[in-house]
Amino acid sequence: MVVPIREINMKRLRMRLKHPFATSFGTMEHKEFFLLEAKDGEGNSGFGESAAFTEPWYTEETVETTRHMLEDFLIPILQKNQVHHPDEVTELFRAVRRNNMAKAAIEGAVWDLSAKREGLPLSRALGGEKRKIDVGVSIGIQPSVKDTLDVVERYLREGYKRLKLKIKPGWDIDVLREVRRCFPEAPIMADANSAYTLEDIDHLRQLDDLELLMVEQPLGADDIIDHANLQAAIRTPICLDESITSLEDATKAVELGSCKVVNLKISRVGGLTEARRIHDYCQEQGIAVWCGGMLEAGVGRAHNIALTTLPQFVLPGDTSGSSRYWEKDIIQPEVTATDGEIVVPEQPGIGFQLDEEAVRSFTVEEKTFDF
Ligand SMILES: O=C(O)CCC(=O)C1=CC=C[C@@H](O)[C@@H]1C(=O)O
Ligand SMILES: [Mg+2]
Repeated sequence: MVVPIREINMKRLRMRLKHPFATSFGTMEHKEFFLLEAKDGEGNSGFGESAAFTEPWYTEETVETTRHMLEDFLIPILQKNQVHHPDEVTELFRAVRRNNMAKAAIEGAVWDLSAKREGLPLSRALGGEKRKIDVGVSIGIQPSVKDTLDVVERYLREGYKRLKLKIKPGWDIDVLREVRRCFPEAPIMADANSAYTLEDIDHLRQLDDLELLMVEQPLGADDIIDHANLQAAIRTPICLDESITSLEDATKAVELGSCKVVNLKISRVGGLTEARRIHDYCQEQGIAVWCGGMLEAGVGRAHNIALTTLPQFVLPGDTSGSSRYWEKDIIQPEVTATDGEIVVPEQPGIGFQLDEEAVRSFTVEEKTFDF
């Protein structure tokens, strides 16, 4: 059966974050992204959301490279080829190297459209069975240790099941030690976004006293060799984020012993199909997986919820409620987390409606591609 695409609409949105998000690279105050809508001409629309930031600090992609890839390469590939199942999109896109975030944005729209045409929730179309998912929060670098403790206390009170604290040289062991002292049982972890090198090995060894769930991406963004050396030297499990962009990367990292946990982001690996393949491989290997966030608006958040229903997502993801990020989200109802859990929608596709008025208010550019 063909997934007939008759039109793709591409809107560029700009939304202000409720709270600036600070990492080892800088502070984000806005999120700019593309909302992709794939229409079948029979009244169904599938939605996808791009993840790349305006600057290339997390990966090499940006909002502008996403636009270039979508307009000039990826959408034209879909205009020229029929798709029978969303998995085929990944194969068609192999003609374009990397640019995973641009690929994932449109692949997600095709997955949503296909699930809606089958009358299935996206979670079921992917093979997921969970009715509720566990979620945590990612906490940016705060102005002070006191602020950090206040934020940690608030999120623990709200019931979030995993707290990720951003670290960087000069803002790491001492802060984490203070958090651990005040909250001896809290499920905390740290994310360094590649801020260290193997020269810091003695410094990083101190993490082992802090009973962290894991430390995320301490070393180079495309490294798996140094991470294997570091993992052999520390007890704290290493979780890889930036380094894993494909099933092949995941296989090599696991075989080398570079990590014990994988942060799986749909956008970073080029879409839901590749994310599911990595999930299945990690399940076979007994590697714990959780779903990372990219400060998504509602559509991206809905995709994350659907993926997290797969069984090897054994650790809480970053997918906290919409209101943590936005005064107003672009979906109805907004995503809500209660006691660290999100109920998985049962309606076909992503299971949320677009809030047309909100979308309109955040749209700064729009383009339509006919098929
Ligand atoms: O979506 C969220 O809640 C934030 C997730 C988050 O921690 C990150 C998103 C994007 C880049 C990074 O700063 C960081 C990460 O590396 O996982
Ligand atoms: Mg990370």
